Amino acid sequence: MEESARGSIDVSLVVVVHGGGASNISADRKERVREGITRAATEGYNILKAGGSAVDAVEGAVIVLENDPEFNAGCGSVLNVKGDIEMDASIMDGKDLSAGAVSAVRCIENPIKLARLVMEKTPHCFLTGHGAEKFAADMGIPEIPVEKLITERSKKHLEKEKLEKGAEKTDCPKNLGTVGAVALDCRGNLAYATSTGGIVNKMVGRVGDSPCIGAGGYADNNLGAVSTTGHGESILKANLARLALFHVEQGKTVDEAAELALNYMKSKLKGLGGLILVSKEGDWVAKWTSASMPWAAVKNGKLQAGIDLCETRTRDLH
Ligand SMILES: NC(=O)C[C@H](N)C(=O)O
Repeated sequence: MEESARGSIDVSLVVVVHGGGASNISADRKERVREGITRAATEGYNILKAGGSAVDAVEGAVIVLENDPEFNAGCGSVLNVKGDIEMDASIMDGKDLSAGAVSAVRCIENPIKLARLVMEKTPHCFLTGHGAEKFAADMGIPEIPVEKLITERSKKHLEKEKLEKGAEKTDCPKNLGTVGAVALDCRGNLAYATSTGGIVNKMVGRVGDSPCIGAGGYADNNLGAVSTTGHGESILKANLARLALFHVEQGKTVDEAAELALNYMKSKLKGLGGLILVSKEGDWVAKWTSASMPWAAVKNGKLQAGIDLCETRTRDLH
């Protein structure tokens, strides 16, 4: 059975964020995770309220999470088999389907900013590795030592993973994951952004779903916007984000669409994960088949946030 949270207030400004599909989050981290996810949703909403676009809002929300070492994106990214960081990110503007993505980038504080620059300043959708980092330098983004992104927790996480599992990966995401955001702005534009360090102990050069348009996310003003998280190989094969929007296109509610897409991935591939979705009408859902998925949503000034279904909290933003 999936877990989910659902919104049903009047249409206008909406931001939903996630902090990754994960196994159970230890009690001592829950408050820090909840605080981070709430801060990101509030940042995205404030951008929308100040007249910013959906793209501005999702980028702003994801930057907050990339800068927060509690999350597996930017600083705090999980380590690959060599103890190094390789990060993936993507962003999409539902107005014209423009999209930008980067993969396997190392010495960059905010991969989502670079993904946005790929979208806006190049004729391409996707840059990888050295080329992406050269483009970052050309755009004036400072290179930072990769050590600045590596935390004690991510080092311990890799050690533990190597002891427990060797190089074999399961199809269940154990990492507190990937971060993502979706938004609807006052002009009816939709956008998504997703950013990640990937999965712990991954092979060097492994690219997951998060930078792949249609898998890690999708946005189309005629349908909705989605950001996904979970087992990347399964999400890629299921094309999870676009699959969820296909169901919206077929007339399903956001809740039904999310459930159908996640169930398909689970039954066909045994892949677990989660997604956030906002429709063009402003209906939203956060749904997951993993044990938990931190999420927060703001719609018309009302903030809701949770980690497990039974733990949803609501308050008004002023
Ligand atoms: N936890 C995650 O969401 C990981 C991400 N989907 C990946 O496989 O790269």
